[in-house]
Amino acid sequence: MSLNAPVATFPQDADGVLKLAAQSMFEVLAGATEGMMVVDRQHRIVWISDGYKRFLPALGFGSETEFVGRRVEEVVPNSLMGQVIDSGKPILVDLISNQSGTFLVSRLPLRDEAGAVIGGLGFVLLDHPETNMQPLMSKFGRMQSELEETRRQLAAEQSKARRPKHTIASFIGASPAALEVKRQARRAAQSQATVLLLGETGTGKELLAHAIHAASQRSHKPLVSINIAAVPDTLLEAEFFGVAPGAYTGADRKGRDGKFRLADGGTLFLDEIGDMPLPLQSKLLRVLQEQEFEPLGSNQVIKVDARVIAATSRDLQAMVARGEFRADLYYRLNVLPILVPPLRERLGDLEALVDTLMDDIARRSGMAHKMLSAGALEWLQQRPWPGNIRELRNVLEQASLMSDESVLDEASFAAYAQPGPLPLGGPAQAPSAPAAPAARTAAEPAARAAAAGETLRPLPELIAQVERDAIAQALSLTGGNRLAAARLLQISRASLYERLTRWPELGLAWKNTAIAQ
Ligand SMILES: Nc1ncnc2c1ncn2[C@@H]1O[C@H](COP(=O)(O)OP(=O)(O)OP(=O)(O)O)[C@@H](O)[C@H]1O
Repeated sequence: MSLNAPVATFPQDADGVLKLAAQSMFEVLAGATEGMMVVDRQHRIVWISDGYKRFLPALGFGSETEFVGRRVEEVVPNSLMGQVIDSGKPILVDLISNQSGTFLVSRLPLRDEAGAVIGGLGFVLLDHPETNMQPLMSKFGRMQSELEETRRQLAAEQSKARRPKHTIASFIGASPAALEVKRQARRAAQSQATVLLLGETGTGKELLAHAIHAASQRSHKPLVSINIAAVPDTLLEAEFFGVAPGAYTGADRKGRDGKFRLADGGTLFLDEIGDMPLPLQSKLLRVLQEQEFEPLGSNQVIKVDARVIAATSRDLQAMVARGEFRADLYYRLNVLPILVPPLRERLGDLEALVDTLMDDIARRSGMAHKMLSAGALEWLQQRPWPGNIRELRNVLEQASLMSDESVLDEASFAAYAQPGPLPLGGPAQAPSAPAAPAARTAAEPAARAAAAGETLRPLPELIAQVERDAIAQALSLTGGNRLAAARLLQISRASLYERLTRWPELGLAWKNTAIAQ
């Protein structure tokens, strides 16, 4: 353009310039873009450009008249036009995907002279950006499929989390003793009363606690567990009742909810209740009676509605008699007692248990499901099982891992059958009965002493050997579960830990073992 060219048609005032710009832009965009639409304040489409009309069949419309007048969100899936109108904020560049394809779009609010939003303007800047903007589109495609996959996984996780960990049917067994346990568990699930699960280690008390909760009216609320033996005495009170903000410095400065509060509306599972220190027993009794408590460092009374299920492998009655457990708390807990039988009293269930456990072992390890020969089953039937189902599971797991065969026979359990110290806490029928003592001879006392001197070792050394063997065996029976091992040995957990510092190799052997429980 020459400097002398006429400019008479160009507006001289700012308003005129803006109007001209807006008008030209509208015309250019309507012609140059792939399509355009105008929407009113109520999100209703009032106009579409000629270019836009070719998208109508893919959107499911035969004519412009069917499309215009409808709310944009009803006819253009995934449109954000309504959001632009409601917020007054433009979306300058965006990708939209629906059944008519993927498009690069731009959306602007339309304002009246006073600045109020009266509608919106949408352009399709690029149709099929997948060919025009290949790299960007493939990234977008990848992100979309990742998002879909994440959504799918999240939905699967959520439904898995909602599914109960154990139901009453997960308690395997059809023997009269097992059926009686299940009958009592079902009855307990229908009531709100406190349940006391009594039985040896590894008999399924924790499984039953989960199952009773899952079958109860409280199943939509949480089951909160606390293993009393695993928490140091000094921390138990805070663990139960929580800590008020500011009560302590450090980690608890902000305060923390206790298990009672977390279980409100649901179930509180008090595992190893026999290990509850006496001073805390009276506080627990008060909460059970009054359904209220005060967090540590606070005098605010908190009401709770938590159904209690307690469990122990200790003889609570004997503890009451010895003054180690409060009689009033015992009676308060013992409302619905369920005696969970040891495996040796329901050996008829062993085959079904083996089947289920082998299935689970195969699923978790990714190995093929292995079978057991009749001889192997018979051999298992003759074991004393002091560690009960947990021990059975560990034995099966070890044998499966050690053997390449698809059928496990007696030889597959050879490592477990090695003669060693007698099983702990088990019944009298130990696997390898000690040999009968040799008949006394009339040998000279001096000669006997000399002979013994060759084999006799110092007493402290012998005692240490017995201790070491017993700990090794208890860890083996419980699959490395130190708490259960301490229980079998009838020593405290601290005392087991102390001994393990003397023989660290025993602890290390189980350090990385996944304990299935
Ligand atoms: N009847 C059963 N059917 C199937 N699995 C069982 C059964 N009983 C126990 N188990 C399994 O044996 C293992 C030990 O069970 P659980 O932890 O419930 O025993 P527990 O009595 O609570 O032991 P502890 O007193 O040592 O805490 C778990 O893996 C559990 O799933």
